[in-house]
Amino acid sequence: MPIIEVSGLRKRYGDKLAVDGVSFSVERGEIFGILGPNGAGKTTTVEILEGLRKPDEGTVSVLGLDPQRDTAELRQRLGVQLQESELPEKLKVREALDLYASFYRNPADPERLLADLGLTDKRDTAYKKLSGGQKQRLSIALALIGSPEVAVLDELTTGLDPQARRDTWELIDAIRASGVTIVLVTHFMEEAERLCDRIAVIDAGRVVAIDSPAGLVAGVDDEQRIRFRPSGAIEDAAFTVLPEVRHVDRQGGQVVITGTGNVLHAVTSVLARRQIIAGELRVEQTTLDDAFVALTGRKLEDAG
Ligand SMILES: Nc1ncnc2c1ncn2[C@@H]1O[C@H](COP(=O)(O)OP(=O)(O)OP(=O)(O)O)[C@@H](O)[C@H]1O
Repeated sequence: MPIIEVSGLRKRYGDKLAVDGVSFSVERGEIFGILGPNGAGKTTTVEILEGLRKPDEGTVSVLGLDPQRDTAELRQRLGVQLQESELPEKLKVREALDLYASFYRNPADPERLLADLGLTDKRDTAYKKLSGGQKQRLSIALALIGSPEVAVLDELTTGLDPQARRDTWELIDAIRASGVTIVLVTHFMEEAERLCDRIAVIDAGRVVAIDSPAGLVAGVDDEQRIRFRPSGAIEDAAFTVLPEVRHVDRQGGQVVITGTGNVLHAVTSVLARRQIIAGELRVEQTTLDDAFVALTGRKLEDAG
């Protein structure tokens, strides 16, 4: 039985349809990603799950509760990550945890959370003195202080440097291992690929695909990209006549060929016949980025 079920969700702001018929379900124990460009409707969708916004249409069930009707009960069992700078500047780390712990009937042990999140030596530090990564770890700690069954993490690593981002990813793995179901809102492809069991790709208020990262990639056709630096001159037509080849491009001294099926064998056979060596040969597989382009017709970073 899914822990979250969303069906036919619609939400309009004035004449802007922000969420346009979104449906998905989340299983207990998984990390479920909601991936999409800015303005796709991700935040609106999770705010509806949290009971913060009322949908115009559709049904939502979280832990068997109706977020609009059972808001108080849901708040006890659902952890939500605060957006940055929603805490008073002078509040100390441990004080923030104690304050939030007081809202819950079954709070986690604050010292244990501080230790798990690497914040023990910051327990008496004021919020404003924390680094970006530390603030963000505190916001995760606050999302977990009520011992929630489900945690919603929105733009988890936005603004963090690559190392802090990787540290955070390890942390999320550990949180999932402790049995918390996680809904992760992100517009970072790499983050979605690294962490999520399944991803709903959202574009312009609609779910365009739901699958595992590998499933999304496999859903795109089996196009491959081959790059090499030929040791001698060879014309594009030598490749474009091959049935496996779709497209030939030149980038500096490199030839870039896209194609399907056994395109690598076809291309290297042509080169061998001409006694041309393919220097710096690389074959690029389809990535989640490519899958996103195939699903939405644009690149994630250009979208929105
Ligand atoms: N309170 C609001 N009033 C009017 N329009 C809104 C409101 N909140 C969001 N929108 C609009 O609804 C659309 C979806 O916004 P939403 O914040 O859900 O998207 P998002 O995918 O979370 O994007 P982001 O990553 O930028 O937060 C956007 O076009 C946004 O401008």
